[in-house]
Amino acid sequence: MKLNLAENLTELRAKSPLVHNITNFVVMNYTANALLAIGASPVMAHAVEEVEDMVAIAGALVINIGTLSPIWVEGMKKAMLAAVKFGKPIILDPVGAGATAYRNVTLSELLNTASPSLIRGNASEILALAGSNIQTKGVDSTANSTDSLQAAKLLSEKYGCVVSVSGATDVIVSGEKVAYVDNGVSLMTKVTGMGCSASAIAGAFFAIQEDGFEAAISAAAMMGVCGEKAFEKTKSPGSFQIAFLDSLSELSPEELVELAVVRLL
Ligand SMILES: Nc1ncnc2c1ncn2[C@@H]1O[C@H](COP(=O)(O)OP(=O)(O)OP(=O)(O)O)[C@@H](O)[C@H]1O
Ligand SMILES: Cc1ncsc1CCO
Ligand SMILES: [Mg+2]
Repeated sequence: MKLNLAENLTELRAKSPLVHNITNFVVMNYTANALLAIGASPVMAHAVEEVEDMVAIAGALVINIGTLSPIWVEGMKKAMLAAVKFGKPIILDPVGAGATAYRNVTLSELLNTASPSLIRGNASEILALAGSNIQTKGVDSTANSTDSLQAAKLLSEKYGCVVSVSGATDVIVSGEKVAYVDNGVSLMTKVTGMGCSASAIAGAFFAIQEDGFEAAISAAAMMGVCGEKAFEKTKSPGSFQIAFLDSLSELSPEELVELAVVRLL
């Protein structure tokens, strides 16, 4: 399989897709800035009254349950149904799956509403979604991404979607296909919203690349490489957060190809 990482990033910046996010209070601002920095166009909209209209004009819908409550869940379901109606890709970030019963129940309701194109979470979240009895530490993972390969395969099969598990190695599964992305730095776990940004950026790639496996790999590689570039500038979490945004905007398609470490199994 040939990966078109450079072409995908070039096309993303040329098309600047509108990415509709129903996301959490913690990361809303940072995620919008990450989407702008990479060259996409973000909008955050969760009101039941408008989600359908917003999905209609967006290139992708990103659902993130980070700070969920019943009225938001209603908006998420309505938006997901609209995405099916209009043929828009849905990205689901199951933030905190395995931490509380409410999150687990809500996720099963959302997954019964519509199948996403991509589920992107950390290892604990993916294991919990696949039914393993794991306790997620709030929103932080207590497991290794590579240990969740079977869980990712199970979810990919069950929902007919791509599954991307973040961690030291990002694991991307689409049916029988598996890719490992070895980029990134551990400082990324010390800044909130890096995973949420990974999901939002995946939304931007899904909006311009029909092949979901390739879109998910492109997003994971972009995140990891930009993390490494930011780490060259600073080793402290506060300034890293800013440096990461700068890297998203500065990284050239050629650098992405040169620095991405992708293993196709
Ligand atoms: N130990 C690590 N080494 C290198 N990169 C990492 C490591 N852990 C995570 N990453 C990278 O950090 C990004 C976020 O992944 P992470 O697993 O922390 O998401 P998350 O737990 O969903 O984050 P959050 O919920 O805070 O948004 C990904 O791009 C991932 O590749
Ligand atoms: C810290 C936190 N709590 C709920 S959502 C969120 C952002 C990272 O997932
Ligand atoms: Mg997360």
